[in-house]
Amino acid sequence: MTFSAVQSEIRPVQWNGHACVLIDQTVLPGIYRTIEIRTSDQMATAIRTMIVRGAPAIGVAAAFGMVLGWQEAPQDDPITHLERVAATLRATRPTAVNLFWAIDRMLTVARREPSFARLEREATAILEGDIATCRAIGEHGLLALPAAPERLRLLTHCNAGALATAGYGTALGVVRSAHREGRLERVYADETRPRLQGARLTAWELVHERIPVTVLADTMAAHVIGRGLVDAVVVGADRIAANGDTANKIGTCGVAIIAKHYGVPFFVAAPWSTVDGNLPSGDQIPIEQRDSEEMRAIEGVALCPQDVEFYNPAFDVTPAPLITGIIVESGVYAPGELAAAGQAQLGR
Ligand SMILES: CSC[C@H]1O[C@H](OP(=O)(O)O)[C@H](O)[C@@H]1O
Repeated sequence: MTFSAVQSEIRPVQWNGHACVLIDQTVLPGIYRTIEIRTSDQMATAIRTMIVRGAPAIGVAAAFGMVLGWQEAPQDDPITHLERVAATLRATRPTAVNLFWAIDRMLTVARREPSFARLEREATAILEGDIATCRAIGEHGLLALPAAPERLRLLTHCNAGALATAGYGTALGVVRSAHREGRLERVYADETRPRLQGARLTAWELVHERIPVTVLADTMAAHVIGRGLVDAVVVGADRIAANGDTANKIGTCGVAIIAKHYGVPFFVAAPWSTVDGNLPSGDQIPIEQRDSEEMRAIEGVALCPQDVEFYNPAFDVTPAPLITGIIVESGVYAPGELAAAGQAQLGR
């Protein structure tokens, strides 16, 4: 099955009334396939193994994981079962705060209005709300980009695109909005080892929409930015602390340091649901440690000797002073303005 024959817009998570249909992101770009998720345990596995990945997409998937949990629950005590499902989903991946935000929101609704239809409506609202949020992020981000040159060269890291959200994307939402307005020359996409979300997923999205994209090895950012080939950097986020410190895919902090050194603006694009107002700074953000096998081989081809040790943190934290602006659905804020804006926006 080829993507172009399947759907015009990328929707990594869809609900068909009794199951969740996920784009399998572990086999892109070579294979486009979808997987039907019928149980909450299958959804937990899909999140843990990164069939579905990306902070907002993980939140949307977990929300439907809770709907599946209600569907499979014993009728005499569905809430107790749902709390167990919530615990299983929470244990899948620790960094993306959207996961916990979505689960908490679904549990609150279940306790207040316990019905399948109500939970299905809430998960659907989270999905549709995320698409609208990404479009708003795209528009605010477009206005925040440098006024010159007319056609911008943007660098991004990992995949913060439609595949990482319910659709349209956060960092790639800014890219799509800039492209639509004729303000985009090219995107430089870091391949982003070890899972290669940039080379496999960001490039796949942009090629399909005929947006010019150049894939870079992760070692190239300093050379490319240093030679003046990049006008701005736009990345996604998995958790943003109250002071603006931002957890994102491993390697993001290095790109931010390089951008700061060369005076290139560095933007983080994310929904408010990625902001964790309970964390005063990024020091407390849990960083997921993933299996060494992700680094040891690609497609079964060993990249180094068998008995070597690996260190495989999935994320790093970019300190707020390295960030020019944080683009959310209500506007663009300097890191130091985020907490106050969050109070106003979210009534915290
Ligand atoms: C739109 S946020 C996407 C964010 O999530 C990715 O992590 P992963 O692929 O491990 O789920 C990466 O940090 C992206 O920036």
